Amino acid sequence: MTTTNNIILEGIGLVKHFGGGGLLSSPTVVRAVDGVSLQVKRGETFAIVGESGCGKSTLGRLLLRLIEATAGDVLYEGRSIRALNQRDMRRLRRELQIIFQDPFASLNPRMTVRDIIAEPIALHGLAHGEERRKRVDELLRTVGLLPAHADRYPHEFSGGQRQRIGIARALAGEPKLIIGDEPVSALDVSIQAQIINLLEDLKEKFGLTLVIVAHDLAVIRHMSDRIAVMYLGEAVELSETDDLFDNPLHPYTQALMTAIPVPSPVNRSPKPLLQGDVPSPTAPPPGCRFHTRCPHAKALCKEQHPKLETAEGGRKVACHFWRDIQNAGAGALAAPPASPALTKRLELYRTWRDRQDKAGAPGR
Ligand SMILES: Nc1ncnc2c1ncn2[C@@H]1O[C@H](COP(=O)(O)OP(=O)(O)OP(=O)(O)O)[C@@H](O)[C@H]1O
Repeated sequence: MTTTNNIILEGIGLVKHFGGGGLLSSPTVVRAVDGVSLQVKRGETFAIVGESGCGKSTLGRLLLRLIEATAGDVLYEGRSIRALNQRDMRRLRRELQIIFQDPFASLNPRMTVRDIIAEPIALHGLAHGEERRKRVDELLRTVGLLPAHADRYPHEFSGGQRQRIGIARALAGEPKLIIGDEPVSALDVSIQAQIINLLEDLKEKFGLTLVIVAHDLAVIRHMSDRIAVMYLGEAVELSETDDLFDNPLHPYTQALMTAIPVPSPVNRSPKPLLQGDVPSPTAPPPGCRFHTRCPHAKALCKEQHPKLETAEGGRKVACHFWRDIQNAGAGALAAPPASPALTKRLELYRTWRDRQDKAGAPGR
């Protein structure tokens, strides 16, 4: 158990297997999350990234106990939330909020925006009557909407505005931590940056902790302090964001980096470097789960599951050969096999990254 009070949320050996319960249920077990441990520091933005189907959303839901874990525990401010009864859990929900990818699906279409935002205020008894009305108006202004629009319904708003409504509702309970489950991936690129900026502003203003689940590394590059990279239900790398982007240690992280869509006049249809799909979580490969797609895989990788080991600067990586890959130098990302397309993409990626750094722009 962690005693350091700068850790607000901690997942310990979290496992979530779907199905395969008893004789009458399906014998197939989906190993959505398989032994993930992580710590989220108070006031930081922590990102969970990986391809679709890697278990990011399931992990996010486990951290808020929106679903029950098969094994493992979650500590919030040092206390196990799995042990809480329904009443205490409901109280805690106020402090732990979630915003979803598709704001339309998560907003009741038959409720006005005022009622949607007022609901958590009423539920937790935070304000009544005129005071509640004023709180809703204030929350709308906080997320960049007009109080005059409070009597409209969700369908009368654009995607970006609906996400702002979802954020206002999440803020209504005066949370300490918000999990954003792909909060911008359903939005146009231009709107994505606005929502990212809004989340960053709110984080500062209210001293929030953010956990962002995203498949797109470009989106979280400028907003996260630390990143957990997930592959097939496991955390394969945990690192400060800058270290991860400057020097990704795990071959999966390296492959994800080069899959970032880089706008370029000379390379309009970049070849994906991550060949094939993520294997099924019902039958994950033995040994290292990434070995079937890893350009560096050796015999050991097929046989032995790599432990998450601590690297320089407290980073963590689960790869038998990460040191060898690092020692092979800068060319390691492109080899083997040395591919001119990959080298070109890495060059483009680095140019784009430097340009982004200079501009200080969020997202891509
Ligand atoms: N309720 C469920 N029942 C059965 N399988 C599930 C359930 N929820 C998720 N899964 C499976 O668990 C695996 C991980 O899903 P999850 O949604 O957590 O991944 P993800 O990385 O968030 O991907 P995406 O970005 O596509 O949502 C997937 O194979 C998914 O089909």
